[in-house]
Amino acid sequence: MSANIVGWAHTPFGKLDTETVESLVVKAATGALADAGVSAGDVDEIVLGHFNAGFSPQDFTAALVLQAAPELRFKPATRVENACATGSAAVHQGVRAIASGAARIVLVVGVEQMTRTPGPEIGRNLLRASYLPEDGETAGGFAGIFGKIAQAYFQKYGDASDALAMIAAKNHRNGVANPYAQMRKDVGYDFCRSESEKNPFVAGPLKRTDCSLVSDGAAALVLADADTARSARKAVSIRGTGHAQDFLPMSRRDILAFEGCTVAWQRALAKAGVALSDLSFVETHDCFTIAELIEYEAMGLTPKGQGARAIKEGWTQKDGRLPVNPSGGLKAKGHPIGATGVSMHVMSAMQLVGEAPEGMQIRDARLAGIFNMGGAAVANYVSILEPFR
Ligand SMILES: CC(=O)SCCNC(=O)CCNC(=O)[C@H](O)C(C)(C)COP(=O)(O)OP(=O)(O)OC[C@H]1O[C@@H](n2cnc3c(N)ncnc32)[C@H](O)[C@@H]1OP(=O)(O)O
Repeated sequence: MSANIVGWAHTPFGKLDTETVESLVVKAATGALADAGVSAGDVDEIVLGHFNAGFSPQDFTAALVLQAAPELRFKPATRVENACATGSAAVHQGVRAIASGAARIVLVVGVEQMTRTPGPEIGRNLLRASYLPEDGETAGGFAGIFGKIAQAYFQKYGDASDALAMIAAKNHRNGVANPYAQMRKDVGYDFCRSESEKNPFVAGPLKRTDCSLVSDGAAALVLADADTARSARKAVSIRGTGHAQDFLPMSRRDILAFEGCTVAWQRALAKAGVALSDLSFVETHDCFTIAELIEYEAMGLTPKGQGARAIKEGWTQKDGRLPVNPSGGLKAKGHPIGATGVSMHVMSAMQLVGEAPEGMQIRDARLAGIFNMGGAAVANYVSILEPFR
């Protein structure tokens, strides 16, 4: 039984001072149900993606979704967490509930509120998604971890600073057309390539423009079985999914290979019965520009060590042969941890029904690939989406 996205909602991402986790969850849930034309009473199950890890004093947040409508009372509701892939973990749990026949309609919400947390604490909270005996003292939070990965990559394959700056510039440029994005400024390649007061080094060779943003925001979607999707105003099928969880300690694996990412892509593409070259675009986890570069290799776009070709030869630009992160990605759209994976599914679904904002829409988008990652390639989730037929 296939699962289909029949409605969605997305708050703006950014520093949302007047919002709370609760208000964000309620806005996204209410919006997605209205968009789907589904009444709250018809929801069979609720899944909330929320990382938290100290960003908000409120844990045990699944029940907050019930604040969206009195009819949601007594519905099964569960919070899931898988680091920065929390949002996709929530989506995939909903997909399984429908595939098993246990649910006909599932409401999936992802949320995070990060910007109320003071600077150094942000890094400490995020590092809870690493292997603490190994990484507990890493300076710069997760940027420190990816700074080391970038350093090791440069040592093995040569300095890729040009390619990283091109990735940053691409994603910032793409974000300009996305009204949900936190940063909508085309900062340009030269700004991303050079160290400056406004673009200092953060960790190893990574500068500020190589990092994703610290964000608040929520996204939600309604999943439904094929019968429900058939009569929906719009519907996008989740044609294949892949989830591969790797060892947490980086010392137990080749950290330049993102092998879990490769396995997740292989599983999802095989389930969908399609090849990478069939995809119209990809939304991938650019938590740091070095991650997007290695993901080009891990997904099979280029051989290992040659990811730079994909950006330098224009393949992943919006008008290239495989546009990557037309939404602006985590880099420009923002990265409110628990919401990110849900947001990636919402952005892709919009593209596939032709509802993406002007300037962001990929022409004739037929098949979308999504890669959402938790930790340094530990939790790896891929989804393949297509318009419902
Ligand atoms: C697997 C995973 O997903 S791990 C990823 C988890 N997420 C992270 O680790 C978040 C990484 N990012 C960060 O920690 C922060 O954005 C940092 C450290 C890079 C920058 O933070 P700060 O140095 O505190 O910047 P601050 O918030 O003071 O902003 C200063 C300026 O830089 C801009 N800015 C802040 N962050 C970024 C960024 N990542 N990219 C581009 N510009 C940025 C701000 O808009 C601001 O601009 P302005 O002066 O024109 O107003």
